[in-house]
Amino acid sequence: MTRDSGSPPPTQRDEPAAPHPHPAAAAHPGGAESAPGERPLVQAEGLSKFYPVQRGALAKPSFVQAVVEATFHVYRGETLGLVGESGSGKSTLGRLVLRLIEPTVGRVLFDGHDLSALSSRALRAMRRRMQIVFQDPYGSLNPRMTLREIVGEGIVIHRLARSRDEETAMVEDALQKVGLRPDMMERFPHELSGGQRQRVAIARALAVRPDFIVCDEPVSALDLSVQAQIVNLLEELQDELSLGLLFISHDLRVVEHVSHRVAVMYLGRIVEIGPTQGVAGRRHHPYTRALFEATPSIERGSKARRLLPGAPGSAINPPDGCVFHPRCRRSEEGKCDVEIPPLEELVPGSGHRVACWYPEIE
Ligand SMILES: Nc1ncnc2c1ncn2[C@@H]1O[C@H](COP(=O)(O)OP(=O)(O)OP(=O)(O)O)[C@@H](O)[C@H]1O
Repeated sequence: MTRDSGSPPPTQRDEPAAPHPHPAAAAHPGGAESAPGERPLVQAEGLSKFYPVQRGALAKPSFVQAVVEATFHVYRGETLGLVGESGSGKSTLGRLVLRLIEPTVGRVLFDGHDLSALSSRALRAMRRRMQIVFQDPYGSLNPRMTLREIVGEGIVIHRLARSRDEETAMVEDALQKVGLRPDMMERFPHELSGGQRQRVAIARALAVRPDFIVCDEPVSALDLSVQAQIVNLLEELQDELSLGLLFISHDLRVVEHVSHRVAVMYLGRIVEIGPTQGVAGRRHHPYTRALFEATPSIERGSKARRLLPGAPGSAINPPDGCVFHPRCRRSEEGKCDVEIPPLEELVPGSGHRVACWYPEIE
């Protein structure tokens, strides 16, 4: 089952200059701030990140092409799922969007503001509105801090409370929102279960009242039953607070369940993006198709049919042409190994874009 993606944006590109209908509006009827015509909360434009690598003193410097020309948007109240194999660039892209790392090329507009053009003071203020929840609730929480300190830290840094009492009330409120009792405030992370710890990580993000959260594999380290609880919690919070979410996961089933739209990454590039039902249902890109076919679906009751053939290429020396062509069953010599396919809509106005010379249609 997928979340309703509502009306797809009518424009060809994913980074509209003009406002267009909010794709999450239909999924959140009556949801706060989901007015049609609203501009995207987050717009990533041509983001690339190349890391220099030196393989020997005399060798020419080369680059890991972690993310290449990623363009997408996220609305308030909307979840964009980001899937792909390990090393495809998902985490790097999540960090680029938050400007936790600097892009080599490209820019991010947050609520219309170019993050690279902000003063450090303005960027600090903007940072409150953009949070991240990491995969590992063990590693991401300071074991020497109590829940009050962990959840209250951002409130103090951003001076959101006028008194200690108000700070306490805000911590309590954040804990309650994630289903934890306020009387747990003086506990330490090691006294909690994995699921409770991840709730604390979410409470920490929520405490500063953000508009947008990057969830980087937020449930991958948790047991299946706890995964469902955390996913449901994120959905409830999103509905209540109209949060924009970038939900990064290698687990297609989770992404299919939580996302209004999905972006598929391969070797640093977005190769398919669109409403979840379109991407998961039609699977136009041969990589998307292979990825779904390699994933068992609980709802469809299927078993994994086959593994994705071949190994992912190197991000240091990616293949010419389409980066997926060496593994692709539809690859044509002289075309796919030479020319990079643009990310384009097959059906104009569908909001579903594919980077493939010979997309799967049936
Ligand atoms: N600081 C860095 N220096 C050099 N290369 C890096 C750095 N960070 C990431 N990379 C490389 O960039 C590519 C993308 O990595 P990234 O962690 O973004 O992928 P991912 O899809 O999130 O993978 P995973 O699911 O395993 O976390 C990989 O080839 C990785 O080795």
